[in-house]
Amino acid sequence: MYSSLGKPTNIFWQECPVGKADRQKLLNQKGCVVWITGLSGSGKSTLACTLGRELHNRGKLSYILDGDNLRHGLNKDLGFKAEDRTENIRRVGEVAKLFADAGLICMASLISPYRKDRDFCRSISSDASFIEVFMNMPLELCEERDPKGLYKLARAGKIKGFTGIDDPYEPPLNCEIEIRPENGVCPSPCTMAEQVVTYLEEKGFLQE
Ligand SMILES: Nc1ncnc2c1ncn2[C@@H]1O[C@H](COP(=O)(O)OS(=O)(=O)O)[C@@H](OP(=O)(O)O)[C@H]1O
Ligand SMILES: Nc1ncnc2c1ncn2[C@@H]1O[C@H](COP(=O)(O)OP(=O)(O)O)[C@@H](O)[C@H]1O
Repeated sequence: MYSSLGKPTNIFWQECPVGKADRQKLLNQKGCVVWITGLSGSGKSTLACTLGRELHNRGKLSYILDGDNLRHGLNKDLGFKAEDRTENIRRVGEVAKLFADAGLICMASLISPYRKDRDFCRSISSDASFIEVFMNMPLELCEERDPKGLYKLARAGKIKGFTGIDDPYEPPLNCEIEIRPENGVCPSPCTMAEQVVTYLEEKGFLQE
């Protein structure tokens, strides 16, 4: 059966005998979403990988949902126009929510340039377990790094709609963690990861 909007009806929620609380007890941690947003080249993947290693060393189970990687599979039908980015973020937000429900510390590392899309992901998670991390790095630094040569191509007009060049990036207004240069120097990957670990520790995510 389908509704007038073409959506299926007669769908019910199936409860399962083992819940999030049981899984968290098993893992001795609390499931959450660490949503890392920022320009291309701002260090999202570097932070996610360093944080993932640190959590692993501490015996904590985590998983990285990386925008670039997901575009090889789950999101391979999507491009970079606004509605595709929105759908990209929506899907990853839903997957991240499932991982957090599984009890994992789920890092989502995507540019996620539009505030409303990030806010949607927050709205479907329980508020306290959605941790938005803003990689507040200047465009000049990201462009100087340009590890994939994409800024160069965008400046040459060979890529259209590149975030920060001719497509917008809307910085968070109320993120939990902001990572930015101190006295013009970007913190090391370990220092960035430590900042997030400290937050997770203080908020009690690293124990059941
Ligand atoms: N037009 C355009 N704009 C921005 N980025 C582009 C574009 N085309 C390709 N790329 C590469 O795709 C990576 C970003 O993918 P995301 O899924 O994170 O993007 S988004 O959240 O949907 O905006 C991004 O990876 P990162 O550099 O790791 O951020 C780029 O390598
Ligand atoms: N804290 C840092 N200090 C020095 N170099 C960094 C730091 N974070 C990232 N980088 C470098 O900057 C480049 C872009 O980082 P990356 O993590 O791929 O960014 P993003 O995932 O946001 O595109 C890489 O070459 C990486 O080694």
